[in-house]
Amino acid sequence: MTRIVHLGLGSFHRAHQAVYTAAAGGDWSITGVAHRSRRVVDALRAQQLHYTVLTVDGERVEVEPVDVLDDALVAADEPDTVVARIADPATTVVTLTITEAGYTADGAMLALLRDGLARRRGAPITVISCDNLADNGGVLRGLLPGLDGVAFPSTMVDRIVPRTTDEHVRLAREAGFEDAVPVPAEPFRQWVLQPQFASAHPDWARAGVTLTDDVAAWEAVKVRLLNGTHSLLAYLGLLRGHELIADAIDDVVIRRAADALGDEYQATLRVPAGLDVTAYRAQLRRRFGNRALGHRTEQVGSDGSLKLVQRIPAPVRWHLDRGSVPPLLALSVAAFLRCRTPGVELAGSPGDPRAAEIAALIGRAHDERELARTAVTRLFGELGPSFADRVGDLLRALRTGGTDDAVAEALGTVRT
Ligand SMILES: NC(=O)c1ccc[n+]([C@@H]2O[C@H](COP(=O)([O-])OP(=O)(O)OC[C@H]3O[C@@H](n4cnc5c(N)ncnc54)[C@H](O)[C@@H]3O)[C@@H](O)[C@H]2O)c1
Ligand SMILES: O=P(O)(O)OC[C@@H](O)[C@@H](O)[C@H](O)[C@H](O)CO
Repeated sequence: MTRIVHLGLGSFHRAHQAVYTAAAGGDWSITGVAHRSRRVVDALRAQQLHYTVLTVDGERVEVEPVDVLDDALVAADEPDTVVARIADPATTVVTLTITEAGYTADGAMLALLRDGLARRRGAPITVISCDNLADNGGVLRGLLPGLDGVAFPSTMVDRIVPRTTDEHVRLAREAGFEDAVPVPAEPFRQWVLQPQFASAHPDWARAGVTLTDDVAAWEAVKVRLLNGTHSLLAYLGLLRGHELIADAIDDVVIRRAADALGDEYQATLRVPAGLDVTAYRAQLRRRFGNRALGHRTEQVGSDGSLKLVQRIPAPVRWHLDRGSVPPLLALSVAAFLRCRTPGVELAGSPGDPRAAEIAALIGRAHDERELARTAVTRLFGELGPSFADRVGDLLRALRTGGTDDAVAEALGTVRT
């Protein structure tokens, strides 16, 4: 048996890397490790580690069992077992989906990973970040310096996987599966992986994974056009009373803004060989519109201070370097700040680790331009006054005229 240890046993891993690994064949199994919560781990143990993936395509739902886990652990409760499992010579791959919040030098999961890797004493292993971070392999390598025998390939991962609801449990039961933790997912899935392996790994190419050294181009396309647009849909959606991403993309005001934001992002991209970006964007609109999937604006809009830093500053700098201030990128930031403003009515309650700090900035500022200059620098580093002032002006429009006015103002300034 050859083993993968996966850190971050949430929904996404179970509908993405686990599905690809099962499809790759061979003698591979996965030990899944959750951070603190016992909920998924206890449920999986109670059902012998089997679970189902519900592929939701409009009104069609396909239920498939997945049987690839060999154990499920909670890092906070069983840290020594996690370290031993990473150190075990039978483990040759570690994958991670620990959310943007997990990538700090003092992060608990990374500390266990560091200990486990150190105990291998140079025995080769491949460690693969599958989080939505630019240059995720490079970021992880930077946080785990000085280790011998470890490869950190970069990846682009894609499949829209919302939170599980009681309705998904019911649908699994209807199909004959008693599963307390089924995972809903869209039909689309993609994994682009840099073929830098130090060790044995599943034949993922056989399962449809694209192996290429040009992950950076794919990753920028996905993080900007999909995740960046998702953020705007979430914040404008929350402000306009939409609980679902599908309702947000169906709202003509938001859709116009999302399309124009797509143009701003597209201009910044180096399109990878083989990608038709027009078709990709059309497909994205359909994916966002998958209403039965039930993807919530609240989920996509949570942790914005951690997510937007992956989606905003690099493309903003691209535009500023060419002499233009991108209004829809500015609107994305303004809508985020408006959602964090105490007292503003929203169609959900997206959390954020910096909520208190941002609310304090909002409370102290005399006007929107002052707020935007401070907030933009705190969130993204120095981007210069022209972008921050555009954010401030759109934030004022959001307060005085609402989302209709703010979108009109941003669209009115789009360069054609
Ligand atoms: N859900 C999607 O559609 C999707 C798609 C592509 C990529 N991803 C990536 O996967 C990540 C997880 O998504 P999910 O849907 O599985 O979420 P989830 O909430 O179901 O699971 C999150 C997992 O991360 C762990 N975690 C949370 N905070 C952590 C921290 N500070 N340190 C270490 N571990 C922590 C949790 O224990 C849990 O196992 C996303 O943040 C994103 O980077 C998700
Ligand atoms: O996963 P996050 O929290 O980084 O971002 C929220 C969504 O944009 C994201 O989960 C997408 O659904 C996903 O990246 C699609 O592959």
